[in-house]
Amino acid sequence: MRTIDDLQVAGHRVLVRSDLNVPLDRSGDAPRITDDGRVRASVPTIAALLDRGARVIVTSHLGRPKGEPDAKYSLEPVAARLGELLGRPVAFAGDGSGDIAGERAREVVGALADGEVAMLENLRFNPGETSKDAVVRAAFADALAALAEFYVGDAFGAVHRAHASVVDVPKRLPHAAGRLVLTELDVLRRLSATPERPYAVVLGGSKVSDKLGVIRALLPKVDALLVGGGMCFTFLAALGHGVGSSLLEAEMIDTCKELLAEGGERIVLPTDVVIADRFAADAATKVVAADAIEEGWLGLDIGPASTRAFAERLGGAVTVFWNGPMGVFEMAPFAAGTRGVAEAIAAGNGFSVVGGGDSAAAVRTLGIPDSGFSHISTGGGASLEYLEGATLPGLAALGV
Ligand SMILES: Nc1ncnc2c1ncn2[C@@H]1O[C@H](COP(=O)(O)OP(=O)(O)O)[C@@H](O)[C@H]1O
Ligand SMILES: O=C(OP(=O)(O)O)[C@H](O)COP(=O)(O)O
Repeated sequence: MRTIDDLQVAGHRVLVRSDLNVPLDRSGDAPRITDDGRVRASVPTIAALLDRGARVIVTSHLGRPKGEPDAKYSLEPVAARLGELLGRPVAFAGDGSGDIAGERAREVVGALADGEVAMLENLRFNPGETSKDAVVRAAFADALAALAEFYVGDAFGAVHRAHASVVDVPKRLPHAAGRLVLTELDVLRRLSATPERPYAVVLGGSKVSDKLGVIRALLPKVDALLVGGGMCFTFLAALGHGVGSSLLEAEMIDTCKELLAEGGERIVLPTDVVIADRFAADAATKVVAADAIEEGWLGLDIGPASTRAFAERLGGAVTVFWNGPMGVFEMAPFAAGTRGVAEAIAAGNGFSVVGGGDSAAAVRTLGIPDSGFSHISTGGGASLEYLEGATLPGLAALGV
């Protein structure tokens, strides 16, 4: 695998694929980045290239727009934040269209001098980025590759996605892995090789269908799998409980039944949940047993008894990996489960990794010091798939 130290970038255009998919608060007049961890984590690679006289073109996705422009998901505020962190202006190439690598991008990139940096608009505004059709992806990858002479893959959080900017562009340009990818791999190798036992994995969050699939491969490797967040309701449904209007992957109930049979006592589910009458910070709420969720109500956090039980299991673990908040921590009434789990992990003195854009944001916005964890990873799904032992397309594309 080549690193950026192997590329002669001075005076050349380098396209960097970062993961700048940050959480945004859109309740005010202008969108506000609530946690800039992924932008900060992307700086070392970009700064190193700029210091060597490269002309850097930063690219990323943000959220999940549907292959067309959607102002809500513009990277413009992220370009501004990156500029602050780099201490130099970032020329933003967005023009409100889905033509991410078109005329406007060529103009902005063409005007870069050595040591200057530009950012393209959200890659997912173009249907070619995520298309399953290789021909459609190839056309977009051709346009992106035409902007640069080198490619650097640094989007660790997206290396599990076989998307144009992650796998097709490096096929077209001399390429290397960025600093963030190398740092993340160092830590994950340690976790996946010989984790010291007991090894506990905590799963939550909302990307349920993505992550349920990983459990089967992970199960034989762990001593305890604690399931909270939006993930737990498909398991509760598999036990025959009603889950009201909570997040549910109905077509995965049978998979969850199989996993429960296979995992036995290693799979730990919440015994109580915080339910709300609507998805809002000022909703009516109550704590109920996990088998007593009422019709029309939705589970938005694990309950206090579950939080204590999870904390106890985590207290006995020597290695911990955590991905996915235990509840909708962005709203105060549903943050206690996530806080409890974060504090329990931080109180331990084993090897602990928390991964994922929102999980890392939760840890920081709840005020848990970074020092409570051995590593805070920028990748949730990416880390999980790595730990599962899967071949990650974005790493394979870089020769890892
Ligand atoms: N019970 C729940 N119902 C709906 N959303 C939830 C629930 N628990 C957690 N979430 C949401 O999950 C999101 C994070 O999920 P995910 O993207 O899978 O995590 P990460 O980014 O850490 O990998 C958060 O925005 C949080 O509000
Ligand atoms: O936020 C991300 O993943 P994560 O929530 O698993 O950490 C990455 O930016 C990938 O985004 P995606 O899951 O929309 O492809």
